[in-house]
Amino acid sequence: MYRIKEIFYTLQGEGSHAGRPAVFCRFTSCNLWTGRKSDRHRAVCQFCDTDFVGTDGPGGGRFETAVELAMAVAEAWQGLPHVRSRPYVVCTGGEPLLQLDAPAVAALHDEGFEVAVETNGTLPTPAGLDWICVSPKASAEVVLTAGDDLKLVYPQPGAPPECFEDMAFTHLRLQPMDGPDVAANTRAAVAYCLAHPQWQLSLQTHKYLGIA
Ligand SMILES: C[S@@+](CC[C@H](N)C(=O)[O-])C[C@H]1O[C@@H](n2cnc3c(N)ncnc32)[C@H](O)[C@@H]1O
Ligand SMILES: Nc1nc2[nH]cc(C(=O)O)c2c(=O)[nH]1
Ligand code: SF4
Ligand SMILES: [Mg+2]
Repeated sequence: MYRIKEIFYTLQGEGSHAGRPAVFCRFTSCNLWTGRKSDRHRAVCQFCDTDFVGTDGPGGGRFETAVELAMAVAEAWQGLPHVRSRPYVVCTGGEPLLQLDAPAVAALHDEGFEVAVETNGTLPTPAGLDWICVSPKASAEVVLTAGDDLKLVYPQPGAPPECFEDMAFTHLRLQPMDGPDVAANTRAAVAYCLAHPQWQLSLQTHKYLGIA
């Protein structure tokens, strides 16, 4: 059974695929925070910008099988068929790797999707993923040391960018930490990229656009 907070169609806002139409499939629960505001100060990950509690969002629910989940994702896709684009699903959360398994990835492939994941990197991946974005969190050991995007929220005391440069990721991205200091964090991220051009800026463009 898969517990899903919400399923929605929008543009990928972040990382190397920013601007790409995608279905977002948001899994409930995370291993680094309960999702309750009252617990945030004792969470491993304290800056989360997302509500991933429950199954009550648009398109959310409990899906008994991988095929039922993949059908719900396929229903959310609104793109017209074209030889130049494959339907794209971003599995996120919460922490999707608590639930996303090889049968779910296979069922999404059977529906014609390219399958991406946004993960905190603390759990192993199922077979078959087409795109892996790891976003490390200070104080949480990264076990996924290879992938496509390494997208570091910046700044994070205890997780400087240098720690991740030798891992086997194709792209290194710095994403300013949203919150009360977002303007200063954005300036700091720009300055870091200018001085260390192996890193490129990732903005959360959906927040600027006012879309989901
Ligand atoms: C909500 S998380 C869900 C996926 C997974 N648990 C993870 O942390 O990568 C999705 C993305 O949002 C990023 N994110 C969460 N809170 C943020 C914040 N306050 N500012 C910038 N990025 C944030 C995460 O680092 C991650 O890249
Ligand atoms: N548009 C949009 N792009 C995103 N990229 C990663 C997201 C996430 O919450 O994982 C996200 C999101 O919530 N919305
Ligand atoms: S690991 Fe991801 S989902 Fe979990 S609390 Fe942190 S940002 Fe949110
Ligand atoms: Mg988000």
